[in-house]
Amino acid sequence: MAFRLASLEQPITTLDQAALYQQMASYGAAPWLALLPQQMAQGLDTQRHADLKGWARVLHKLPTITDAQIQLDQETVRIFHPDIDAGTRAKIAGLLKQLMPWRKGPFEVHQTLIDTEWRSDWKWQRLAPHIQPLQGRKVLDVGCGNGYHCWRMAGAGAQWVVGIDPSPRFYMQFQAIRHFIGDADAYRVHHIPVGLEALPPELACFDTCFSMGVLYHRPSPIDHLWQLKGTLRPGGELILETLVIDGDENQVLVPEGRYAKMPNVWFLPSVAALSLWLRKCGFTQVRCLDVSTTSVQEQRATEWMTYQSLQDFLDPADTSRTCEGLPAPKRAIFSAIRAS
Ligand SMILES: Nc1ncnc2c1ncn2[C@@H]1O[C@H](C[S@+](CC[C@H]([NH3+])C(=O)[O-])CC(=O)[O-])[C@@H](O)[C@H]1O
Repeated sequence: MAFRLASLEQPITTLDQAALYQQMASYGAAPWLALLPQQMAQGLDTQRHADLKGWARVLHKLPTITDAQIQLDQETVRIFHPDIDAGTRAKIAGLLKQLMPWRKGPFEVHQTLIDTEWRSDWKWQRLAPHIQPLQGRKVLDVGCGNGYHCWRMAGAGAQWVVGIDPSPRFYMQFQAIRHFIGDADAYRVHHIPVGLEALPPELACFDTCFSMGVLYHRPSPIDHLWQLKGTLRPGGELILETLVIDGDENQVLVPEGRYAKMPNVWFLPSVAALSLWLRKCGFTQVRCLDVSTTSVQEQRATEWMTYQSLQDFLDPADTSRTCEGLPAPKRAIFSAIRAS
């Protein structure tokens, strides 16, 4: 059964949704299942997202290549078949370019390297050694973008990975990669085009929940922490990554205007402040796993993302400041356990 959206001439995805339905029912997410058809229809509404029809046409043109080798446990998510001819390679590269900008990766699809704006593998490297092993776990990735980290979670042995992100472009990029990955791995990795706020409260069914790069976009960060907690079973692990500032537990930056040219940035706490927020929201064993200043090697414009990037967001005379004169982007990763 594929979702058929009335406004599109063909189903937007070849994904067999029966697997997702069945998994949601048997993995304790039945309350979400009830909302899913409406969420998909809204998230992929061509009236609201005019580009969707064009992206859907791109997806339908992607060639089907069976028996590819899939590599999900290395820095580049790689799909490879030894017998791809030059014409097919060029066709794939041209179609994937039509889904630009590609922000999260890297991916390699039949010898086309999608050199994305972010080296998302660096973030993964920073957290992977410190988290509870994902083997056999049910995982939610909130704000998953195009799903790069979802594939890495599957590569680390997760039983079930659900990524959510309200951006329809990233949903379509996910579907393009999924198309080439094929069914064997893809049946346990899903992308749903919604924000966290749309999930039923207290699902309490995930063993691990990731929220990376989302908290600072939320006008109400404590609500975000409550909502993340509600997705986890008691004892489940939250991995939270966000922008932070230096300072003590009462230090929080609320940029009045833009931050690094982003208009939608709300709260940048210190590590101590965010640790306190997590404890206050009912998490225990709160640990800061890493603090890193983002470099222009990690976030940069490429052939696959040709707009401005970090270098353009910093003060050229003092790269410890953003162009607005605020502290330059520094990101921290936390682990916290849902107490009860
Ligand atoms: N309320 C929301 N609910 C869910 N997703 C949201 C919401 N609001 C925004 N997003 C989504 O959160 C993502 C944030 S990017 C991090 C990607 C990945 N996690 C990464 O860590 O590289 C930020 C960054 O560049 O770091 C975007 O894809 C938004 O559409």
